[in-house]
Amino acid sequence: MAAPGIQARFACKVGTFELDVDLNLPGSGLTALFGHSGCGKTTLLRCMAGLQAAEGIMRVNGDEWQNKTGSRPVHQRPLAYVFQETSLFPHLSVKRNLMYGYKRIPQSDRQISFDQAVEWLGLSRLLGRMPEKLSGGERQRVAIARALLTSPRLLLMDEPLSALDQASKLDIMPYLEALRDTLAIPMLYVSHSTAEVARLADHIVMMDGGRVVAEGPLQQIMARTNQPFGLEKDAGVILDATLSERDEQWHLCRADFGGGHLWLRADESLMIGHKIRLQVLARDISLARSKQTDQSIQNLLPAIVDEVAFEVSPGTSIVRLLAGQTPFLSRLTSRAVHTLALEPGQQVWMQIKSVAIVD
Ligand SMILES: Nc1ncnc2c1ncn2[C@@H]1O[C@H](COP(=O)(O)OP(=O)(O)OP(=O)(O)O)[C@@H](O)[C@H]1O
Repeated sequence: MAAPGIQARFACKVGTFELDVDLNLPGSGLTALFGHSGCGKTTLLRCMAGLQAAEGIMRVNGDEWQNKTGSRPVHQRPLAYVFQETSLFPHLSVKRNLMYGYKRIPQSDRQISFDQAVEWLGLSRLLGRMPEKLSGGERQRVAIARALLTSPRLLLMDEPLSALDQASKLDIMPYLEALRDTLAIPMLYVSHSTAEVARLADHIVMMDGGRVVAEGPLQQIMARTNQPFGLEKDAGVILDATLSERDEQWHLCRADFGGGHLWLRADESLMIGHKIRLQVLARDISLARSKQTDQSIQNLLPAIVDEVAFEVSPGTSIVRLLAGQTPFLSRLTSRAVHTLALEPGQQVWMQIKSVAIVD
């Protein structure tokens, strides 16, 4: 039985840059590749695609594309690549752009129907349009649909939203979320944006200088105190929660997660029973030794100190806490950590100032 998942082991040199990675990634869902400019994210995708010569191994859900003895050329690797700047054919309508790749796939190999891709990316009203009459976000949706219509076994996306304005980014996110939740095809997604990663990724690979510095399920990696490359400013945890109650009087909604519950500002779209993804940033959690009820913060949760990372940067410490089994991070001044004499095993109260719904 072929092993599921993606095995990607590569060593190569591009100019003076060296890439050396050995990854075992999930065979479905969205894996984000994250790291500073120049750390090798695009080079890694190019190795996977066979566009960059490298020694190594590449297997996708049991299908071997490269091993010690040989490497399939790019056109024999069933993958699709979506770039930052789309390259739709300017002289073809949206429909004909979509049909271009689709027609080249033998009928028996087609995994995704034309109508399915059009529906997933919300393109039915755009089929007759020419690319020049599309917004940047619409063009990118067409590019993703065109990629899917080649029935790839792996979808590589290199900063697909980075050329878009904020409004177009927000427009396209729900489509990407739906693909992540529906498609059986694994997606590798390069991004610089912690907001995009928090919202879209199931799994994350952090790179630095051509090496992998952290890798694992998003929730686990985000909950580490030792975030690479000064990410502690954006440090925070991601929680999967279920909406369980609406408080109409105060316009609040209760979201239950493994370690307790949090109250959120209610809006019309939040329905009881909905599953949501929440982000709680470390900078939005302060700590107290006892329950402080004479203050304005409504989300007070008991937790146990799990780890104290003192002075992650000058004057700043990160404390890892557990509410039940669920980890949280709190970013405090090192003086506060000292004054509260925080240490592992201690019971404290988290005062959570803000909770964002990211999905
Ligand atoms: N053709 C090339 N010749 C020489 N050096 C190259 C070449 N292509 C890339 N590099 C170098 O390899 C390193 C990795 O580049 P790569 O594009 O993979 O980084 P990245 O993480 O994708 O960056 P970004 O986020 O800016 O797109 C960089 O230092 C880059 O300058």
